[in-house]
Amino acid sequence: MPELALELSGLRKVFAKVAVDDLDLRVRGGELYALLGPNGAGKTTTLRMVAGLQRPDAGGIRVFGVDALAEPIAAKQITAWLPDEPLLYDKLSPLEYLEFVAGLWNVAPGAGLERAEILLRQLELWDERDARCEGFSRGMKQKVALAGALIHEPRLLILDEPLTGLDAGASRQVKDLLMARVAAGATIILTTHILEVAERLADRIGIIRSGRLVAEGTLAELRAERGATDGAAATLEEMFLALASPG
Ligand SMILES: Nc1ncnc2c1ncn2[C@@H]1O[C@H](COP(=O)(O)OP(=O)(O)OP(=O)(O)O)[C@@H](O)[C@H]1O
Repeated sequence: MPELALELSGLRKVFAKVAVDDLDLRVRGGELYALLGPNGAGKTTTLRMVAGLQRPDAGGIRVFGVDALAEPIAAKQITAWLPDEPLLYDKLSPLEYLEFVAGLWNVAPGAGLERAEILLRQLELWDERDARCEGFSRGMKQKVALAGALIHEPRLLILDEPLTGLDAGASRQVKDLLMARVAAGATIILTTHILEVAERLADRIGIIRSGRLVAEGTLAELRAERGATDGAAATLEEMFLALASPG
C-alpha cells in the first residue's frame, strides 16, 4: 500500500454556513491529484486548512503521517502552498525573492542559488532574474511565486489554481515543471477550473460539492462509473456538470 501524502478525516469548517462538511480525503504519495468543484464548493478552504492558514472546526489533517494540527511547523517544512492570488515582494527581483524565501526555510545559500537558477530557467524567467517584479505581468509574477513555493523542495505541493490566467507558453512551462516534480517523487494536489488540465495531468480526480467529496477516481474509473449508469462514456465535462450541480 503506497504511503499517504495527505489524509483528511472528518474535516469541517463553518463560516456563516458550512464550507467543508466532514470531508474525508486521501492522496497517495507520488500522485498528482486534481480537486475539482463549482465555485464555493470548499476547495480553497480545504487547502488553506492543510496549509495551516485556517483552523478547522473539527477533523484531522495528516501530511506524510505528521499531524498538521499538532505539529504545524513540521508539516509546513514538507509542504508547498501556492494561493490563487499570490503576493510577492514587488521591490525584489526574482533572484532576490527566491534567495529571501530560501533563507526563510534555512536552505543553505549555495543550494538556494542553485535551485533558484534551475527553477527560473525552467520557467523561462532567467533573463529577467535581476529585474524588479513590480514591472512583471500577472503571469510572470505567478511563475515567480510558484518558484518561491518550490524552493525548499517540499514533498507535498498544494497549488490553488496554478494555471489560471497563464498564456499557452507559460502554462506549458508550469505543467512541465509540475510533471517533472511528480516524476522526481513529489506529490501534487491542485485545484483547477480548467478541466483539460485535470484530464491531462491528474492521476486521480476528486470532485467536491458543498464541502463533500461526491466522486473520486482516475478518469477511466469516473467514466466507467458514469458509463455504467448512463450507458455511454461521458466526457469529464459532462461528468463534472452532472456531479457538481445539486439535485
Ligand atoms: N474567510 C471566509 N469568511 C467567510 N466565508 C468564507 C471564507 N472563506 C470562504 N468562505 C465561504 O466558504 C465557502 C467555500 O469557499 P471556497 O473559497 O473554499 O470555495 P472554492 O471551492 O475554492 O470556490 P472557487 O472555485 O470559487 O474558488 C463559500 O461559501 C465561501 O463564501
